[in-house]
Amino acid sequence: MNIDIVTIFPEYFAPLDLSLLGKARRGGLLDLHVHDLRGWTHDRHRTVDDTPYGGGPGMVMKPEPWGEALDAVVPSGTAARLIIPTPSGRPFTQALAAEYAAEPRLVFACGRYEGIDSRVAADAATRMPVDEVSLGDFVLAGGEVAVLVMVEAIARLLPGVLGNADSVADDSFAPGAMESLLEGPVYTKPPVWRDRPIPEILLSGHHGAIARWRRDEALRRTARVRPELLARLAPGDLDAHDREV
Ligand SMILES: CN1CCC[C@H](Cn2ccc3ccc(-c4n[nH]c(N)c4C#N)cc32)C1
Repeated sequence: MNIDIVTIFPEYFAPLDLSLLGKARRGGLLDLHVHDLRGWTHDRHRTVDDTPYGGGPGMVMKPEPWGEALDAVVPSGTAARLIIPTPSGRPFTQALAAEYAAEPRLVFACGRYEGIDSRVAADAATRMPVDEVSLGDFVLAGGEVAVLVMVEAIARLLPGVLGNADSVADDSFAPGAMESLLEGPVYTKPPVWRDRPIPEILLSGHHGAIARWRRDEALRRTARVRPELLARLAPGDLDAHDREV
């Protein structure tokens, strides 16, 4: 997969050289490039923003640098999906992360100030799919942190990036049986810590019983923390035992 990120704060993305993502980039699983939007300014002050038409607080990112940047990063005749983080976007979900992980090329546009002039998305949409996406109902100061989150959520789904492919299937919100359930508790050595033992079932070696216990714990935690997720389950997703948990 190819990912390009355009931002006025390239240094925000230094963490993408670390850990799993850094290893995926060095291993050739992920080709990721960060571009400084100011590289497409032409004035002495490298201006990327201006006052909003119609008045109002703050500044808006100018369309010209963005237009030139996206023309350079996605030349005509090449394909990419443009993702613009914004609090007014569609929710970013595990399902959307999986959809993006199947794309050959993603371009992320990181806005700042009050956002990017809306004509930029309209212009880009004439030659590539454009998604305006939100991480959730809260307000960040810009798109960079949102892109870090999305890139990690997407890249960990790429074949070979995670050490143990099984762990993706067990994710909360992963497609399939666990799709709408939260993960249950996890434990490791020592077997007793500060007088707290681990659940005995996990030492039993009975894999079927352990799987059942884990699903029960996932159902209990989901009912306690996110009951609305249970409402998303199809009637066939819960067996008779599930309904008794
Ligand atoms: C007061 N104004 C309101 C509009 C947005 C301004 C800051 N900003 C500029 C660019 C930008 C990009 C994303 C986000 C953002 N915030 N919350 C989320 N879930 C996001 C996501 N994805 C925020 C952003 C602040």
